[in-house]
Amino acid sequence: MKQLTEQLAQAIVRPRQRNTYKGSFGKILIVGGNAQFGGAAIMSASAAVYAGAGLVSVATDPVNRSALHARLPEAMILNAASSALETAIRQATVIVVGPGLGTDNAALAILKRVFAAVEQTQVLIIDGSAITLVAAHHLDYPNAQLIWTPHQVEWQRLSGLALPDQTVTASQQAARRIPGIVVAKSSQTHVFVGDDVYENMAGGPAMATGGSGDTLTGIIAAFAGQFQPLKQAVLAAVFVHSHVADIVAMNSYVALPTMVIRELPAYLKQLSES
Ligand SMILES: NC(=O)C1=CN([C@@H]2O[C@H](COP(=O)(O)OP(=O)(O)OC[C@H]3O[C@@H](n4cnc5c(N)ncnc54)[C@H](O)[C@@H]3O)[C@@H](O)[C@H]2O)[C@@H](O)CC1
Ligand SMILES: Nc1ncnc2c1ncn2[C@@H]1O[C@H](COP(=O)(O)OP(=O)(O)O)[C@@H](O)[C@H]1O
Ligand SMILES: [Mg+2]
Repeated sequence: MKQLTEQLAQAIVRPRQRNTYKGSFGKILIVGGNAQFGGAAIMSASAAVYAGAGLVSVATDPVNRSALHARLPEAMILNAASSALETAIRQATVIVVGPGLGTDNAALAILKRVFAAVEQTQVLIIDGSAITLVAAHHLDYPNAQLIWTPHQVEWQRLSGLALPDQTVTASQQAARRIPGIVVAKSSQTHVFVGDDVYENMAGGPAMATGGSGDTLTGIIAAFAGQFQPLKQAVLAAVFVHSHVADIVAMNSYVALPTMVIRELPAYLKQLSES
């Protein structure tokens, strides 16, 4: 088993080239946020913007429009239930589906449309409600560059492994049956990629607050849009998320997602120049 380290993140988070523009740093689409969980989509989108994504759009319930614009004017917005979803998917390089999506029939219909429209070359991060829906409805895995980010209960639903049985060996075997990269989140997150297992020693209980996982999806999306190869981008994102939470937790009892998000640009600047 290998460890996630700052060196690993440092190797790909480098100073930006001069002859670039917003299109150089990824076009991210976040699909999520129903009427109940709009905050999840806002945190995911905010994390993507603050982690350096070039362009971020959010396909969500229209009820979240004012809140999203007020919190994050950098993001664009569309109605996830409209045909604008397919257009936005076509234009994206990286798609996140699931944060705050919910698990009702409307959410299932949106998820199926994402799975039908996504293309093989695109990165698709499947999180939260989307994982629960895939497991509950036995959906076929889409043909794309997949990244799964289950917490332990979502991993139980997806892998069939009960929490006490989620040993590294058993989880690795289960991850092998699922295409793409699996980020199995917990107080000691493991990333399963091919034959490799990476352990994340950064982070701590200050992160045990709603929205921490939604935030991680935005950082992974931003890194996938900016840095190559994808495997390194995902590993770096997992480390940076927890490490920045550790920095916040030096002076704060809880590492609120919005605090972690705010800290990202300064940390990435420092990392890129070190
Ligand atoms: N502000 C918001 O809008 C928020 C929206 N959220 C969204 O809410 C939806 C449901 O997510 P949940 O994770 O709450 O729902 P789940 O239906 O996956 O709930 C998991 C349940 O298991 C329990 N549990 C026990 N051990 C756990 C572990 N190790 N890790 C995680 N849960 C454990 C939790 O307390 C929770 O009641 C997702 O789409 C998520 O993105 C959450 O991220 C919370 C914040
Ligand atoms: N005690 C802990 N120690 C380290 N990391 C934690 C701890 N509790 C939660 N986390 C991290 O916080 C995130 C929680 O994700 P998740 O449960 O999906 O949150 P949400 O869906 O509310 O956004 C994961 O990245 C997880 O590793
Ligand atoms: Mg979650």
